[in-house]
This record gives sequence, structure tokens and C-alpha cells, in this order.
Amino acid sequence: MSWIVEALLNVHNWWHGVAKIKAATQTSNNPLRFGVLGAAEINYVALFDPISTNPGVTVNAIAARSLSKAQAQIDKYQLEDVRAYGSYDGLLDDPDIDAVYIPLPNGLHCEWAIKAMEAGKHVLIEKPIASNAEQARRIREVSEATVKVALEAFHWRFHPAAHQVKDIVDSGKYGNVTSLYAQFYVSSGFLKDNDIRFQYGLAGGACMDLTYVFSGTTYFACDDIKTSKFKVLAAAPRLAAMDKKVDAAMEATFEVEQAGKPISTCKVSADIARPKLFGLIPKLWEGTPFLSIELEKARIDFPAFVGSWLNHTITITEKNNDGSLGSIKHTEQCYTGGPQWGEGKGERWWTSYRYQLEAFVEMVEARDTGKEYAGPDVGLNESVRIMELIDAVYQKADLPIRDT
Ligand SMILES: NC(=O)C1=CN([C@@H]2O[C@H](COP(=O)(O)OP(=O)(O)OC[C@H]3O[C@@H](n4cnc5c(N)ncnc54)[C@H](OP(=O)(O)O)[C@@H]3O)[C@@H](O)[C@H]2O)C=CC1
Ligand SMILES: O=C1OC[C@@H](O)[C@H](O)[C@H]1O
Repeated sequence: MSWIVEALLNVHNWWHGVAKIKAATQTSNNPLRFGVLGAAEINYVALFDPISTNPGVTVNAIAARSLSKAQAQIDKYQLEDVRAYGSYDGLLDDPDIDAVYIPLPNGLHCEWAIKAMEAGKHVLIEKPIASNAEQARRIREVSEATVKVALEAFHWRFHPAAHQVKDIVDSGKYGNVTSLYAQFYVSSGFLKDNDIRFQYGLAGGACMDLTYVFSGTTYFACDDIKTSKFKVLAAAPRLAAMDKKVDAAMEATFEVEQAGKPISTCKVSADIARPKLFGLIPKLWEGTPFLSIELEKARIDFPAFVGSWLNHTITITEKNNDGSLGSIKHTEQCYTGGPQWGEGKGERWWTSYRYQLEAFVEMVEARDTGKEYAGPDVGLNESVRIMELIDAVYQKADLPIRDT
């Protein structure tokens, strides 16, 4: 699946001439040294590409369950001065690694994040942060106890476009949020039947894999996710053919209740095996993630909210007094700076993963020097709340909470 994002990234980098920028990037004297657990498909997009334009970071080691697989990934991407390990423990024992990226199956995130922090490493953990809320809380506890950064890799949350939409919503100009809708579909046939996403034992499922629909709706619905209450009203899964504990698709509705605000209603729709048209044609036109926010006085459409770095348009349609959509529309785009990064930060060609890496490095610097990090963040309280919401959706759907 990640090959599609990698292909889009290659076109994006070619279009913006990023190869030249990579060639001119000089590593600093004291970079943050990353190790990677798992020769996962997503590694290039989420880490190797962003590192190659960030002078403050290097990738120093890759561990896989077999040494040859780790070496094969190093060779594939022609990574220089990168050690291969044939076990994850071996990499964690390496004193020359400061931070660990964890792109393992969801069911292994908690175990290895905790082991890495206890081995003295900061951790960037792929989404979803863990199998369930209880595990997410354990990660939070260990992060506090070891004073190590643990960040869930919700890359879209670090792109200025997301901050721009949040700023418009929070400005109050268009009134309170009344409802939200988020959708993310992967066509049937794109993932193999034995993909990690279809395995209950590895904490698979549509809610788990397409976590973005929960992170997207709650980010814009909540003033403070820590104190907001969620009530799941409905959860309708379509079960995977291979494993009836796995949701190949989920449609869920939940309410968000917060002090001083009217209740808002969120609808999410996630599908990792979207049925083909007439059983033959992949519905590629449904492949773009979508998020829409209804406010009292306007509707904001933010298509491609997960891939806003490629291209996006934020459309605000003002409402008439009777609540119907009016004829006044504004469109906006935001690729650099924005309300959370501040003017001058970033480049048009920075991906959401590049922004995420920038934030992670700043978080680690702040943590290591005892300073407060004030930039864009996801925060472990938010990660815990999202896992609580996913657990509640599974319960409502009469499916077991992922427990590996
Ligand atoms: N941020 C984003 O845009 C994306 C994030 N992701 C997330 O990244 C993670 C990995 O996804 P993806 O790269 O697509 O997955 P892959 O299947 O390519 O990679 C998973 C890795 O997990 C390792 N692994 C360890 N134990 C097992 C096991 N029992 N079964 C299978 N694999 C195992 C394998 O490592 P080894 O090399 O040691 O054999 C493999 O390289 C997931 O959490 C997913 O949600 C995925 C895609 C996009
Ligand atoms: O961005 C993504 O796109 C498709 C998914 O299967 C993947 O895991 C996700 O992170």
C-alpha cells in the first residue's frame, strides 16, 4: 500500500526539484541519530526522504527480523553509513542511536516503544500508537518516567494546512461546530489478504489503520480533547472475509460533549477493502481522504486532509440565515508557516512527514535540555483519548478490543 504514497512522493519531489536540495543538504556535527525497527514499506516516505533534507538528523541503523531483510532495504535506498541488525533488541542495545522509529504492525507498537524508551531512546511511533487505550496509557507513563519523547506519527497534524483549518474553526467567525464527517477508503485489491491490516493478532482493522478519521474529526471538534467526552451512538462494521474479528470497514457516529459548547456529532467512514464497482473497477475517485466541518454559519471542506502536502484546497462556504449553503465561497491554501509554525517555517515542497520530523527533532532538543516545547504537537493525552474512542467504537460494534 505504501508504494502508492512512495510513487506520489517521487513525482512530488521531481516536480519541486527536491533531488538538488537533498544533494546540497550537509549533516550537522551533532545530528539526532535514528534507528528503525522493521524494514517496513513506509520507511522511505515517513523517514528516509524527510531525513535527507534535514541537516539535524541521520538514519544510522535498520533492524529487521532477518539481517538480510534489513540489508536489502539499506541497499534498495542506497543508504550510506547505515548498520543492519538482524534483531530489534540488537538495535536497541546500540549506544549510538538516540531515537527509534517504530513502523511495526500496530500490535507491536506498545511493546517496542516501551523497550526503546527503557533503553534510553526517544520514539516516533507509527499510527495508531498502540492496540488499545490501556497500552497507550502505558506508553504515556513510561515516557514520563524515562523523560523520553514518545510521539504518535499523525503526520497530517504537522502540516500548516491542518493548522490553518483549525485556526479558522477556533476563530469563532463562523460560530460553533455542529457536525463533522471524515472518510478514508482504500480500494479492494490494493492490500493483500495477509496484510498486517487484516490480522486481529497484529491489531488490524479499518478503525486502527485509518485512524485519521478519528484524529481528524476530534481535532477540529474539540477545544481540549483531554476534557471532551465522547459518546458512540452507532458503529456498523463490514467484517473481513479472512477474520471475523477484523473490521474491513466501519461506519461510526459519535457525539462530542465539552463545557460551554453545544454537542457536536461526528460521522466517520473507513474502509480498507472498498468493494470495486461491479466487482471489477477500483473506485479510485473515492481514494482521496475527505473531511468536512459544519459550523453554524459555514461549511469547511478540507479534502485530502491527510495528504495536504501534495495539493489541497480549503473551501469555506458561508451559510444563509436559515442554515442552507449560500453563494459566498472562499478558498485557501497553506503550505508553509501558518498559525502554529509561524512565518518563514517550511518550504512548499515539505511533506507532512518532513514537518513531523522537524517537530520531533525540536521536541527531543527541548526534552534533552529541560525546556518547554511549544510547537505543533499531537501529545500523548490526545493519543490516549483517540485509542479510548476506537475501543468504544469496537465495543459498540460488538467486536473485541484489540489486545495483542
Ligand atoms: N504514516 C503513514 O502514512 C503510514 C503509516 N503506516 C503504519 O506503519 C506501520 C507499518 O505499515 P507498512 O509499512 O505498510 O507495513 P509493512 O508490512 O511493510 O511493515 C511492517 C513491518 O513489521 C515487521 N514485523 C514484525 N513482526 C511482524 C509480523 N508478525 N508480521 C508482519 N510484519 C512484522 C516487518 O519487519 P521485518 O522487516 O522485521 O520483517 C515489517 O517490515 C503500521 O502501523 C501502519 O499503520 C503505514 C502506511 C502509511
Ligand atoms: O496513509 C495511509 O494510507 C493507507 C493506509 O492503509 C495506511 O496505513 C495509511 O497510514
